[in-house]
Amino acid sequence: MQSILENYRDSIFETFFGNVHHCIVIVDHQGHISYMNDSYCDFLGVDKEKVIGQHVTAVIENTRMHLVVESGKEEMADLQQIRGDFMVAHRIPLKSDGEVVGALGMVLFRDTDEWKVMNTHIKDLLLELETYRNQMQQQNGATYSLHDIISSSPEILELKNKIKKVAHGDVSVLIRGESGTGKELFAHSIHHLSERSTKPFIKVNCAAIPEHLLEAELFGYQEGAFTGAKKGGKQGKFQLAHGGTLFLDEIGDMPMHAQVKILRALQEGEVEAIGAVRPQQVDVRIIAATNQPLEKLIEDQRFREDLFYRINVVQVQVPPLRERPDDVRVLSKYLLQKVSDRIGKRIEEFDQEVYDLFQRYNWPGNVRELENVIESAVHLTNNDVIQLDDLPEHIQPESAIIQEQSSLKELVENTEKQAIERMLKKAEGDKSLAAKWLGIGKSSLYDKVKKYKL
Ligand SMILES: Nc1ncnc2c1ncn2[C@@H]1O[C@H](COP(=O)(O)OP(=O)(O)OP(=O)(O)O)[C@@H](O)[C@H]1O
Repeated sequence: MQSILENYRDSIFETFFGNVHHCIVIVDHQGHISYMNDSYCDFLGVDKEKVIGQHVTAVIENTRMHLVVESGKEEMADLQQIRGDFMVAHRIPLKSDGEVVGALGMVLFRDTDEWKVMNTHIKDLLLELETYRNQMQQQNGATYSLHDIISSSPEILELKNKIKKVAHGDVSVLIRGESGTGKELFAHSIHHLSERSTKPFIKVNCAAIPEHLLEAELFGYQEGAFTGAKKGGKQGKFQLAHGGTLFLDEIGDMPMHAQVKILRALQEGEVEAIGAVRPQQVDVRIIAATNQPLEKLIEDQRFREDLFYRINVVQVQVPPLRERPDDVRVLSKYLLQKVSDRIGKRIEEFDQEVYDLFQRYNWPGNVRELENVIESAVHLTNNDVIQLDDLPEHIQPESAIIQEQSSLKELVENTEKQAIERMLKKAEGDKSLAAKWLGIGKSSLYDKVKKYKL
């Protein structure tokens, strides 16, 4: 005897899905709509007959159904914005014999009036949250926390765990890694996780402050301390960071005489503003970052060994992007979303060839370069999907010199040399501009220009 399910499958299906208030959609393994119930069609104002067969992204705003089909992972109670309102969506992959064959999506709201009240409430809360976040950022200067560090590589996961362990307490942390690898994100995250998180996070870019201003910047000055001193004097970064964290970025570029003063401030816990009669007590936690080989600088007597030991209590080494291939795809997707939101242009994806190239490319400027490349492509493209042609010339495949029998080191160096050569040419010899485009520091570009005799 055949079961009722076999005989009346379609009617049961329609009774079940067709008569509920919830919006229901079913997509196939390619993200094309196979079914949409009346509630959903009414809500979107679309014709039931016409939506069947269309790609879900063409019909539903901000949908992630096609991504759920791709990942095979369910997404429950996710907030989705449709026509300016927040909805709660469930997205469930449909499997047969272990294979994902499609996905079922459900947008929940029991009745529109009830939902409207809740929706206004959510919007209100999000706005309030945003206001508090902005206030916090303005107060303490640390914008990012650990969940902003996007990664699926084991190396970064390990670093995140290390940071969770050392963030509490006041231990000094030295973050090392090439330019653009995300060192600053880690510095922010340490501050966020520490007991000092409600206190200021003050960044000093040691490479960017002219030598003769560094002392005044770091320790401040009293009114009338020198000609041109501001009325009322000025607080130094150490005083501003009191109770919080002082982030000494590019510490390898700090001049020797400033290093002596910083060391004294750290050892004695007090600083003396220029022109002050007595020193001031300061309580700061130090996080330093550099892409310079500090041990080599110590050998060349350009960095003080005692300062090195003072700042290098815990070391965090952020690997370059080319050494974490697992991150290239997730970061590309994340940055595409970030850049398209910023620019206000809706670009959904990269062509597979672009992913392949991203995977092969050397990324001398690391994540910053990846972001710059994506930003340039989003500006230039006329498609919804970024194609190879949309990418800047210096990363195009033909620019990679692939010679047989080259060692990996030679390949990497050749590619790096060629990228720098092209950028210098494009920037008409302007090294600052070329460094910016490549996403590396000026000093790093100078070192490479010297190395490759460009
Ligand atoms: N894992 C990541 N997830 C998301 N964004 C990242 C990640 N790593 C880096 N970025 C982004 O890349 C850019 C460069 O990162 P950051 O400034 O932290 O690098 P850095 O190592 O401090 O560079 P530099 O040595 O030049 O100061 C920033 O826009 C940052 O937000």
